Amino acid sequence: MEKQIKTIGVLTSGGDAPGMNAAVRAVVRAGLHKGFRMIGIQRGYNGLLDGECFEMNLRSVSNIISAGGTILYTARCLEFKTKEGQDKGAAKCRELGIDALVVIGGDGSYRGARELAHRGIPMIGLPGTIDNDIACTDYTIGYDTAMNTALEMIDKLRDTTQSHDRCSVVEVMGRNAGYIALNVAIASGAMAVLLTRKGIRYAARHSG
Ligand SMILES: Nc1ncnc2c1ncn2[C@@H]1O[C@H](COP(=O)(O)OP(=O)(O)O)[C@@H](O)[C@H]1O
Ligand SMILES: O=P(O)(O)OC[C@H]1O[C@](O)(COP(=O)(O)O)[C@@H](O)[C@@H]1O
Repeated sequence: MEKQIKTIGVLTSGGDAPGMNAAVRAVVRAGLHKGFRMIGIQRGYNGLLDGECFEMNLRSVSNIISAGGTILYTARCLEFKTKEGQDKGAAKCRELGIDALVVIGGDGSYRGARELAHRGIPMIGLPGTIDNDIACTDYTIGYDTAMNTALEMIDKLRDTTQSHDRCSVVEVMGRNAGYIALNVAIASGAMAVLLTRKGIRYAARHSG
């Protein structure tokens, strides 16, 4: 017989993204509304391995809906990329009484979530990344804000560039994903855009 889920953990992991706090708030309030006990885990998978967690109530997520960053903090965790780290993570969930886990993060965080799911922990992923590089979702949480932020900066830079009759080269976030670079280049009327190999593949798949 399947174990009944009573307690749900939530964590944010990887690169921070605008909207992560709104997602945490939604998860916590929806979970409490459905009668679950909600546990916040701090600093991504590091916090899970270290048992850095606390019980969350309705007030734990007050006034965070419009705040950037994440109240749960985020981090990258090398140990969790190892089999030992993943075994430890699943064991920690059981030790902490966490029956299921919601992970808010990007593609790397999703890969970590998949490993926990393989170890019998029910998982839900919420796509929280400015990179927009999660399969089967059109827009990830934070992507739109990241593009608008980049465009706002480029609009200001344009004043200086034009006044000095110069050309500016702008580097945007995205690491291996090319969505921000490509779409910001189009929206700002850039003369050229340079993408990583992976970025080119993404762009080719998603341009009309
Ligand atoms: N292949 C993997 N297997 C297990 N855990 C992973 C894997 N890739 C990443 N992770 C975990 O997810 C964390 C965040 O991944 P990262 O790629 O840095 O950020 P993002 O989630 O924003 O893509 C990593 O620090 C690591 O703990
Ligand atoms: O400051 P750092 O650690 O290099 O992270 C920057 C990277 O983090 C991200 O927000 C997320 O990237 P990952 O998915 O690889 O973690 C990228 O857009 C950005 O290039």
